[in-house]
Amino acid sequence: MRIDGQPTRTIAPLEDGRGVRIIDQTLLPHRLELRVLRSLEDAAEAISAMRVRGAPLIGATAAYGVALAMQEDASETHLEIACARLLATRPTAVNLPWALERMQRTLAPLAPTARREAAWQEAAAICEEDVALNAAIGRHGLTLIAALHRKQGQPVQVMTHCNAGWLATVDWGTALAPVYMAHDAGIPVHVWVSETRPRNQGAALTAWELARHGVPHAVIADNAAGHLMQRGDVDLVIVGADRVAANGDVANKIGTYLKALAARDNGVPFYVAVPGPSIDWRLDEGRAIPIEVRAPREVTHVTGVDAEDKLREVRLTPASSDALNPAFDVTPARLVTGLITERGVLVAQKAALRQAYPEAECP
Ligand SMILES: CSC[C@@H](O)[C@@H](O)C(=O)COP(=O)(O)O
Repeated sequence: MRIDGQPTRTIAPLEDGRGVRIIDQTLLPHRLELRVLRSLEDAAEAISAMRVRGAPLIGATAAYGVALAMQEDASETHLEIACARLLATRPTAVNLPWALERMQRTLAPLAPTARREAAWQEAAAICEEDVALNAAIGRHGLTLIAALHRKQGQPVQVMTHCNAGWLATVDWGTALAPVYMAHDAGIPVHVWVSETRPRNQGAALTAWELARHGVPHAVIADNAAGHLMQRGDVDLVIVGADRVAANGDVANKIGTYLKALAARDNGVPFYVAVPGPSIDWRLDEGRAIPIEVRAPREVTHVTGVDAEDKLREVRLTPASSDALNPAFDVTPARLVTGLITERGVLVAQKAALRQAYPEAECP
């Protein structure tokens, strides 16, 4: 995507070959600041603190984290330490173990002297592939949006949740790739952006990137989603996924399940945009997916800018109240109209997934 006319990716190696540049997403939409990662620890911290987030970008950052680690020490022991450190950052997105296993498979058989260069190359390959997968998802999703537009002759009203856009991937996004392609093709689209409490990735990140690209949108409180669907104001829902089980159950940002329930009750199609690396072939069902529980402070406090444009954190709840903060939920496959993958729009069922990915190794 472009920032001020410049094609920009969310993560990129530095020209000096000794670091990686990211966008610090904890500061958006108020500040656009780039940050340089120079060590394994920098990469692990960036994932844990959610400076980078979104399943595909977590995987890409972890891959570069391994490359940074190999720069420090390319021994077999350090490779194992690096993968274990990065794996411990966030539990739900399967792209993290997927990327780490791929890096380990590539690097472990090599002599330590060859690992450094190979690690940078493999991390770059993971990023290139992510861009291609998301572009393919965009093309398949575009056909759904174009068909709706042909049928109704009105702007297509898309609802999304959290941020599964450009910022959540290396480029394009998953759920938003079809939206960008439709917009660029001149098909009128309007996006309902649910704010996504408690961290507000919808209000802060999705709204920011849609605005930068000039896509018409409006932010809604999470609780308004069912009401809009009931009124006929939503043509389709498209969300992303952190992990899809082999039977098509989908783990995504907390609140996704409630949107799927409301969509089913109102006959609104509910699609999940998902690249192959987000499918966990080892898990039969969604209830086995590990769900991250984050700090209560993300629920009890909120951050924004004041009238002087100063970043401020304020407390919302009584000081004595405890809070629980599960970061993801699982939407059963039966509520999913289709999985928009790079290989086409698939029925969320084991047989359809296996047919589309015959090479997948299932236990
Ligand atoms: C293409 S990103 C898909 C998901 O990772 C996204 O919808 C999501 O839930 C992100 O959660 P986050 O906690 O912000 O990393």
